[in-house]
Amino acid sequence: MTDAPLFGTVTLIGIGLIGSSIARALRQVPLAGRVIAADRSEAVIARVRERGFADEATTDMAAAVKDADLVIACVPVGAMGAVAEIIGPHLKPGCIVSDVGSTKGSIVAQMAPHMPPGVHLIPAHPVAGTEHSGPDSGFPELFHGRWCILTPVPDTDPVAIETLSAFWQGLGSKVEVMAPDHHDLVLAITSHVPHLIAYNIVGTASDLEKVTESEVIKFSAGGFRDFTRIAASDPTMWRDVFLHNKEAVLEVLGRFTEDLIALQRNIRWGQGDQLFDLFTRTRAIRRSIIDQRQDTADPDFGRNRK
Ligand SMILES: NC(=O)c1ccc[n+]([C@@H]2O[C@H](COP(=O)([O-])OP(=O)(O)OC[C@H]3O[C@@H](n4cnc5c(N)ncnc54)[C@H](O)[C@@H]3O)[C@@H](O)[C@H]2O)c1
Ligand SMILES: O=C(O)C(=O)C[C@]1(C(=O)O)C=C[C@@H](O)C=C1
Repeated sequence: MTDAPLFGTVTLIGIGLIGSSIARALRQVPLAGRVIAADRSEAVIARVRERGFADEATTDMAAAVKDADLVIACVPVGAMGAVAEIIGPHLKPGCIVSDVGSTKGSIVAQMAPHMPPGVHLIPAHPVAGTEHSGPDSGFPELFHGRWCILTPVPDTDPVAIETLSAFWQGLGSKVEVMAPDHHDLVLAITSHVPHLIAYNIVGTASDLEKVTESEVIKFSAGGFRDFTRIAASDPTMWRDVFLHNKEAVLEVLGRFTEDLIALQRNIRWGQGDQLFDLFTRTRAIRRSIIDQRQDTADPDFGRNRK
């Protein structure tokens, strides 16, 4: 006799990088009895059918959620409210509704008003991704060894939180629970502002290109290439992230700008000791991250992230 899967029906809404990675993973681990894929794009749904990622695929989001025990919205952050409004009236009592958005405070604000009584809304963020998007870019190991942060609001049923944690652990993630605002501040420094810096430096280089007769891109070295990978990330997704995590991003950018000006002064006045001290500190941070990931035997270290 085999154990029953954790959920009967799982509905994924938005089958791009993250949605298709979850769908692919659900083909390998017995967490869902049935997987339904929904997306507003006919082309995406046609692709899901072709590749066989799900048991059913549809553009009808209301129909897709009516039997669901778990619904995960995998759409851009700015589309979460519209999705919640469509699916809200069709959710069955006891259903867990979650998401994978890169911001969390805004998800609660957008989705909670549309949740009927008896439905458990538990926002989540798998901290795993690439610069690619769309249903062909996903892969089932994306979440292996990566954190998934759950940000339940106060009074959420602890059993529902446990069940969603078990789901993400089943996909290979490590799970942590934190408040939505805290998540947004932490991710502003570790993910959102770094992306903004990458977009900015690549934009500056492309403007400079006009005065250097194409030499900037031609002679671009490793460091700049790493920035171009990040700056190739999806424009819709990242526009939404910055519009929906405005406060925390502006807070971190303020600190970043002050520190950058201090570095500018160090260079102007030849303060090599200050530069050397900072670079020594940052090298130690990089080494401790690598040591930590080797300690936890992260199987994907160095594969998805350079
Ligand atoms: N890309 C990453 O590295 C990454 C990592 C972690 C979390 N996230 C978050 O995951 C979410 C999805 O990102 P992705 O990279 O998978 O995006 P993606 O662009 O690859 O896929 C998004 C899918 O959502 C669909 N969609 C858009 N608006 C919709 C709507 N209103 N209704 C139904 N479907 C809609 C699109 O057709 C598309 O298929 C975002 O909220 C993002 O912040 C992304
Ligand atoms: O590896 C990358 O390309 C990513 O940018 C992934 C990354 C990140 O910043 O770590 C980007 C946004 C997500 O919300 C989570 C993960």
